[in-house]
Amino acid sequence: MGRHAGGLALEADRVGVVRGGRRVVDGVDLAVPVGQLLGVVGPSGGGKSTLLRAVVGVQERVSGRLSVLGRPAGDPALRRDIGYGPQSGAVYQDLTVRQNLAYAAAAAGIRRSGRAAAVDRALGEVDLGGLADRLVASLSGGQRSRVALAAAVLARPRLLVLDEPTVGLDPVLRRDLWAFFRALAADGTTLLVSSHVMDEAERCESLLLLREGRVVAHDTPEDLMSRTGTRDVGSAFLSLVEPDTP
Ligand SMILES: Nc1ncnc2c1ncn2[C@@H]1O[C@H](COP(=O)(O)OP(=O)(O)OP(=O)(O)O)[C@@H](O)[C@H]1O
Repeated sequence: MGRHAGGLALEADRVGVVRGGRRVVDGVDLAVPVGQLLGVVGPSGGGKSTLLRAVVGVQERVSGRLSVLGRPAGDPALRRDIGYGPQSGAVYQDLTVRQNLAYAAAAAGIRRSGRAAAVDRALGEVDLGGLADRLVASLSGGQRSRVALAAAVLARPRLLVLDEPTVGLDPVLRRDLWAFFRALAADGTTLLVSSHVMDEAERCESLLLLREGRVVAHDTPEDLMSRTGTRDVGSAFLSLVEPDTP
């Protein structure tokens, strides 16, 4: 059930983005209900990161109507309602993991008295408890991306926008993180999660397939498979993105 009018966390109406003089997102229509875990998939360069950036409100030259939690994307009032984990992971190299998260907790408006508990919870959720006092500069790429993920989820935003949060992680961690994303969705958080890994995508309630900036499909994994006559999402994906034969 929606927690706000209409029950939609996200509504896109003919959304387009021009980058480097090219239209890299084009005519995207989308409706995402509150509490949905939406996987955003598609070939490299298809516009996934750009669309996520538009939702977060950090992308320039967005056209069309894009409404996030009932407000126009980029509205300053949304800042604390959205957790964003960008692809490059925005964390400070010269701070420890815990210092980074304490900073993120303060920036997210968590009261001083609640910050340590929120940081500890997030450390456990991304399985970084053992590295809390290490400098981020000394971590592996996968560990660093988990610091960014912990920073995004820490304040329990209503909308989580995660750009390839599981890149560089082993299968066990990936499985655990997807279980965590599903648990957040079950609690009413809306999640947009981009991924290249198709067996991960299969775990989403709904998938958005983008190619060359356009929506190729927006469906449940089951419907995608039955529509394409395939048995796994990877094959469905291939049959949908393969260029049409003339
Ligand atoms: N800063 C930029 N300036 C100009 N064009 C850009 C910029 N960043 C991305 N693009 C272009 O925009 C298009 C969409 O890129 P985007 O990063 O959104 O794709 P993606 O689906 O997230 O790709 P990937 O899976 O490789 O991360 C691509 O053609 C890319 O070359």
